This record gives sequence, structure tokens and C-alpha cells, in this order.
Amino acid sequence: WSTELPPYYQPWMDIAQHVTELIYSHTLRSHILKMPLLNTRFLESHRELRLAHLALSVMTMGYVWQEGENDTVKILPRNLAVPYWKVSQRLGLPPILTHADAVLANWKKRDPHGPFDMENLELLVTLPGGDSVRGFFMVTLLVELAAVPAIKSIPLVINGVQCGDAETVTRALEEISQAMEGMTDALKLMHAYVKPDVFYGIIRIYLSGWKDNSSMPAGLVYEGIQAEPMEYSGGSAAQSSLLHCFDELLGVKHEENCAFLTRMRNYMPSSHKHLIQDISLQPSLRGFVQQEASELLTAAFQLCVTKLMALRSYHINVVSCFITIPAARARQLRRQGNSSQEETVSRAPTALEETGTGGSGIMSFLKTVRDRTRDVSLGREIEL
Ligand code: HEM
Repeated sequence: WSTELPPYYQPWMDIAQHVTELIYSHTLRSHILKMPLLNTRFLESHRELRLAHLALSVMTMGYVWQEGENDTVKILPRNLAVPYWKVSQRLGLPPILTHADAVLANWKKRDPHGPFDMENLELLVTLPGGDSVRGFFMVTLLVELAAVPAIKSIPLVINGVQCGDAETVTRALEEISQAMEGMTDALKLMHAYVKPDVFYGIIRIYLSGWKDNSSMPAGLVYEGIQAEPMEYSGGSAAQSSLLHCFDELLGVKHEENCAFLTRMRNYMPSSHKHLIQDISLQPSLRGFVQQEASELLTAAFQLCVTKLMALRSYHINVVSCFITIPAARARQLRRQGNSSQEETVSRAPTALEETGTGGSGIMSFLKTVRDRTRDVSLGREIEL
């Protein structure tokens, strides 16, 4: 990824690379207010645009949430809002921090020839939360990396179905299920690199947005763009294209949660959104598997469904550790009248407690999404 912008944009990078310290010293807002209004036309390549979007995103999240949930702002000042809007338009991304920013565009290798692993990867910009925020973004990136062989196999499945080549489809599905297992293994690293109370009490607010959020009920005015406030959801890996691609390939339909998951596609780079759409327009893989009635092909399809369910089940377990349990602890402390900030979980905003990006109950949402995955299973119930 680009790790630098043309020198003209140094005023942005000077702030973006110090967002955390500026939040802690309560001076980020005043620095942003003094920032010059820069023209976006010197940003040329896709990579420069993505880095600019990332830098403007962390500044925006810091600006809005600098004082926590009780002292938010109604207006994003024009010297930030105008270039942010323009860069967002060029990328097809919304003007808020997305998964495509915080995870996909936010890394570099320490040693360019070294491996893609925790030791050799570092963030370009960060937010409050120290090692845990690094861990959160990096582990999510490792989940994405583990998925690469699966994404590469999707065209093989599609072509195989088109040519009636059951053997190729079987092999490609085996590759996909193996990659899904690798994604679950990578997700397990969350426990090693991220402290739940730091995630819940410190990090989470900086990822949250101004839609369905009672601490910013009206949304946010992007000054110089339009006078009415706008609402955008916060960052979430629900904005990663991976599971959307798998669902479309396997034929998983999320009727109850379709609106939220479909809306999340507008928070992806446009090429990702188009890939998902392309997969959704192909002839049904599940129909092909049923029609072929080959034992090996059916088993390979089933394994994909099983591994995708296992990934979703493990994710539910992660969400329980990083949100449900700390939220219960924060509530308990409040009930005991211990609302001091001594315990990290008490610093969490109450507005978000157990509400996800979509504003609904998290667990019932995630369990329904997993159950819809089970629905495409062929035949017998599968052991996890
Ligand atoms: C501490 C780690 C994590 C937490 C606390 C967490 C939390 C959540 C929450 C609350 C939701 C509900 C929707 C929303 O509010 O946006 C969600 C959805 C989702 N998350 Fe995570 N998540 C974590 C890590 C990950 C990772 C690493 C991935 C993998 C790329 C991931 C993939 C997803 C997906 C795909 C959805 C949409 C539901 C689905 O398709 O099953 N999450 N997550």
C-alpha cells in the first residue's frame, strides 16, 4: 500500500499520524480546525486515494469522539469535510471509517521481503487502544489474508459449473473450505492480541458511526457539502466482501437481515461490491451440485457450508468475549454505583452497549445469519 501522500498533503498526515496523542491531550479538534483546506486534485492513483481516505477517516472519528459519547459534535468542519467528501466520491466509499480503511489499507511490511505475519506487519495510522487496537486491525487483516485462496477459487467454481466440470468444482470447493478453516484459525488470534476490556471500553467508540446511534441522533453535518445532517454506520467486518462472496456462491439468503447486510455493501470499495454482484448473477452452484448427484462434489459443497457455519459460530464466541461479557460487567459496575473510570469497561459509551452497527440486538442477528447458512446444507445435519 502507499505509505505516503504527495508532500502537499503533509498537513493531513501530520495530524493523522498523531491522532491518538491529540485525542489524549484533547487537542485534536483544535488542530483540525486550524488545518488548511486542501485541494484533492493532486491525489492521482487508487492507492493514494485510499491512503487519503484512511487518513481523513481517522481524523474524522477522532474529531467526533474526542470527548466520548457525551460531548459529540454536530458539524464536521469544511476543511476536513470537503476533501473527505471528494475523496469518498472518487472511491465509491462513504465519508466514514470503513473496514476497507482501517484494515485493508492500513498496513505495511516492516521488511518488504519478509512474511505477512504479526511480527512483520505494522499499521500506518492508529487510534486509541495501544497494542489491542493494533491487534484488532491486524488479526482482522490476517483473516482476510487466509481467505485469499478461497477468493481465487471462486472463478474456478463458476467456470466449472458453466462447463459442467464436476471435478474442477469439487477441487475448488475443497480449496475454499480449507481457506475458511484458515480464517477461523486466524480469528482465534483475537484472544491473544486484543484485551476485551480495552476493545469494549476504549476502541469501540472510535469505530462507531452516526446512524442509529443515540449519542448522535441527528447524524453529522458535512460543512460545505450540504446543510442537512447525514447518517453513516460505523466500521465493521460486516463490510468485508469475503462472507458476502461466500454467501452468494453457496446460495445463502439472509431474508431477515438482508437490508443491513446489503446496506453494508455500500461501505465497500466499488470493485468489491461488483464482484459480489457478479457472483450473485451466476447459475446456482447448489442446483448444479444437486443435479450432478456426485458423492465427492456433494461432500465438498457440504464441507464449505460446515466450515462457513463454524467460522460464524466462532465469531459469535468472539463477540461474546469482546462485547457481551464486558457489557455485562459495565452494567454491573453501574448498578453498584461504581461509575468511576477505574475499570476500563466503565469508559465504554452506554449508547452502544449491546447494539451492533445495524442498531439491532447483536446476538440474535448473528445467530440468525448463521442459521440461514445452515439452510443451504444438502441432506443430513452436519457435525461441526
Ligand atoms: C473483536 C473482534 C470482533 C468483534 C467484537 C466483532 C463484532 C461484530 C458485530 C457486533 C457484528 C454485528 C454487525 C455489526 O454490528 O456490524 C459483526 C458482524 C460481522 N463480523 Fe465481526 N467482529 C469481530 C471480528 C470480526 C472479524 C475478524 C471478522 C472477519 C473478517 C468479522 C466478520 C464479521 C462479519 C462477516 C459480520 C456480518 C455477519 C455475518 O456475515 O456473519 N468480525 N461483528
